[in-house]
Amino acid sequence: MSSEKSLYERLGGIEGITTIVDDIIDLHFANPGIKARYMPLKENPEHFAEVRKHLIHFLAAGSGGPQTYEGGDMVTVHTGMNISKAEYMDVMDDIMAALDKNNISEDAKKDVLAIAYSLKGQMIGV
Ligand code: HEM
Repeated sequence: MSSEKSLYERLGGIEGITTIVDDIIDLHFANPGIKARYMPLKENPEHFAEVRKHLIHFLAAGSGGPQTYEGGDMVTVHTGMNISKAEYMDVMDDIMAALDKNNISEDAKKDVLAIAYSLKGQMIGV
């Protein structure tokens, strides 16, 4: 471990993580490489709210927070989307940009990067 604090704490707890996820979503909507994937969410506010809650809890639970993730498993959620490596990189770029925007430390950024990278095979080519 690069720090004594949990990753959840280093991301600012549930408040910090909520802001980070909202920033990631905003960046996705503005990212020409992937925005078409997310646009349908804008037409279904109830589903959007559910997905947003799932994203927040996914990052919170995955970083050591007390929340429970109630969304689908990563393979099931992304199956059939035919996600490319380029799209995966666009998502990773947005995640890193959101962490920068929120002044997240380098060690916490590396930990998030490692987790996100470990999930790669569950999104690409499923
Ligand atoms: C490390 C990378 C990624 C992580 C951790 C991740 C995680 C998630 C999570 C937790 C959800 C919510 C699942 C639910 O509500 O049950 C979700 C939904 C979604 N993901 Fe990803 N994802 C990643 C990469 C991608 C990529 C590369 C794309 C395509 C550009 C993508 C497209 C989507 C879409 C469109 C949804 C909404 C699905 C729906 O409307 O139900 N994701 N993702």
